[in-house]
Amino acid sequence: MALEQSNVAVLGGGSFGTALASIAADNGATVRQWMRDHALVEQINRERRNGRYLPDYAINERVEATTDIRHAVEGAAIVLVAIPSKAFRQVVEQAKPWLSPEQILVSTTKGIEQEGFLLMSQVLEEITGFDHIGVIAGPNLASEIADKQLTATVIASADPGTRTRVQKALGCSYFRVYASDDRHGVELGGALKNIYAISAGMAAALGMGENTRSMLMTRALAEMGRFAVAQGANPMTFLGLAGVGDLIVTCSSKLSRNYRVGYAMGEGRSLDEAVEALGQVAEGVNTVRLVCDKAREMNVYMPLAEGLKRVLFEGVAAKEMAGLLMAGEQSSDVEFVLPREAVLEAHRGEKVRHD
Ligand SMILES: NC(=O)c1ccc[n+]([C@@H]2O[C@H](COP(=O)([O-])OP(=O)(O)OC[C@H]3O[C@@H](n4cnc5c(N)ncnc54)[C@H](O)[C@@H]3O)[C@@H](O)[C@H]2O)c1
Ligand SMILES: O=P(O)(O)OC[C@H](O)CO
Repeated sequence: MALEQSNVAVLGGGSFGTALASIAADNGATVRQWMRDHALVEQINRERRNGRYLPDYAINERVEATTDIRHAVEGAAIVLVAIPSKAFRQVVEQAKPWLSPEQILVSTTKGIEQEGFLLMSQVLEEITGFDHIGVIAGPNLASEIADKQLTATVIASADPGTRTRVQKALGCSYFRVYASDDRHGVELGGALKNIYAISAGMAAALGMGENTRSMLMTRALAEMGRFAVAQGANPMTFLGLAGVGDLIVTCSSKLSRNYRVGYAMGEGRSLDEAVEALGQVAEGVNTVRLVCDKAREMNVYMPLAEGLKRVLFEGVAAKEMAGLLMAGEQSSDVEFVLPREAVLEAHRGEKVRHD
């Protein structure tokens, strides 16, 4: 089937899928948004409102909600996938019979698949084998986008055509779209920052100050860069919107679900209680486990992620963990300026001289 260049498909009826559908429609596209919930489809088409995920925002008339995945994706020039990582593969498999290699497939999901430690664009690639694959990530809280608050994102793809077409389809007066060819780095930025947003929420609930939050974010950036290098990504990507930009917003805003999970735990709730109260996806809870395992396997030092994992899953109190982290190794500020190993080596030399 020939592609209709002004058609965009969105897979996912959650808050981000809904926000993206409205951006594309505001930009002139005809948008079909697929979701599995019949009642929600009816509500969106009748009331122009997603009462479950974004109740306070009007949805553009050019968005048609549907439970028919074929109707949604067939012939669309761009397919945006906004499904939590745990169900991402299953939904893309479901859509696959009606996808075609000329289409642009874009992951908007900031998570990691356990099996094989795959990022979502890698899942898209693995399932379809197509060439026009990209990912978007940046400081993109769905409700602020739906409110048309000004922000920006990054479209990352090795394919220049994918980058420019997505810039055109989504870039508008309230949403800027910058380009990158470091798909892995951009996608890792989006996934990793969720870990530190949980920690930042916890720190805030425990009454820790702004210096603490700044230290946490900056050291988080150091860890993210270290991990990215070990994974073959470009650490410079973390200076951009998908790195520092997204880290700042998720570590600062109660609109972030990851931050809210951390905040609830800092107030004394258990992880299960915090996740249940949220009622939406907080990808960082799963990501921290996967990243810690991978970091250990690759011998990458990630004390903040490891500390959070112990708080979430091993019953260590957040305050106690903060104390342990403050007593940990003091090495290099920016490892691309002074390598961490050089600082540790100097400390070892000092110790030998004193012994
Ligand atoms: N919400 C944001 O502010 C935001 C911003 C940027 C990126 N993201 C990313 O977008 C992804 C999607 O998040 P969201 O915010 O829209 O989530 P959400 O929790 O608001 O909604 C998730 C949607 O996926 C659907 N879903 C879940 N399992 C499904 C399955 N098996 N089959 C079909 N549909 C299924 C749910 O029904 C719901 O419509 C997340 O991974 C997140 O990292 C979210
Ligand atoms: O609500 P969160 O924590 O999933 O964060 C949403 C976006 O990733 C912010 O850019």
